[in-house]
Order: sequence, then structure tokens, then C-alpha cells
Amino acid sequence: MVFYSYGADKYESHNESTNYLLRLLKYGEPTETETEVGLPPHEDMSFITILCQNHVNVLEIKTKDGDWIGLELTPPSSFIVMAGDALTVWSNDRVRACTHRVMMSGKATRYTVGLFSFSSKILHVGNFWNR
Ligand SMILES: O=C(O)CCC(=O)C(=O)O
Ligand SMILES: [Fe+2]
Repeated sequence: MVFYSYGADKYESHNESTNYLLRLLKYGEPTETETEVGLPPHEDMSFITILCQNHVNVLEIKTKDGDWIGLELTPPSSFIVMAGDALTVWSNDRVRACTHRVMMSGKATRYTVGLFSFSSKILHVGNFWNR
């Protein structure tokens, strides 16, 4: 989709060089003495990150203005697709990596499945300078 929106019609090298990391994360409910920060603010190093969470909707995204907004996903099991650092570099800063954090609250355990894609080779994308 990203390559298509750039008008690039050849991106086989991306498909051939993409590796994936699948990670299952568990955040327990914070105890009275623990901070609510489940995962501090960061951008992923990936090209693209896809997240799927349980009903504990506590992922927050930082806006351009520096405000934090909570993602109220309906249904919560929707997929969250975020740009990572590698896509920012590839797109020459046009697609910004999403700064996000997990702020735990309430009395429930959060589970997230994250699929992180990485490019392991040089990425040749043809025929979009001609458009
Ligand atoms: O648990 C989440 O929703 C966020 C996971 C995350 O940001 C990460 O693993 O990089
Ligand atoms: Fe992340």
C-alpha cells in the first residue's frame, strides 16, 4: 500500500528482503507501588508494526502537537498499523514513525501480539521517479 501510494510499481526486492519478528507481550495490572507506564514512549525500529491487543485499550499515540491520545479501538481486537523508523528513513521523512506508549490502569492484564517487519537488504523500488 505504501509503495502503491508512492506510484512505485516494482518492489519485489522489498518482499524478498523482509523479515518478521512476532512478539507476545503481557502487562500485568500495576500494583500500588508500581508506575502506570507499561512501556515508555518510543518509536519502533521496524518498517511497519502491526499490533493486536486484548480488551485492555491503553495504547497511546503522540500527536504532532505533542499531546497523547488513547486509542479507543472498537472492537479492541482491531489491528493497529504503525510506521516505524525504517519507513521514515525510506520515505525521506514523509511517513513519520509513530511515537507510542502503554499506560496501564485498572485491574486487568494486557496482552498484545506484535508483528514487526524489517528489511534485511538494500531496497530497490523502481519507476517512481518517472511519474
Ligand atoms: O503493547 C503494545 O500495544 C505496544 C507494544 C510495542 O509498542 C512494542 O512492542 O514495541
Ligand atoms: Fe512499539
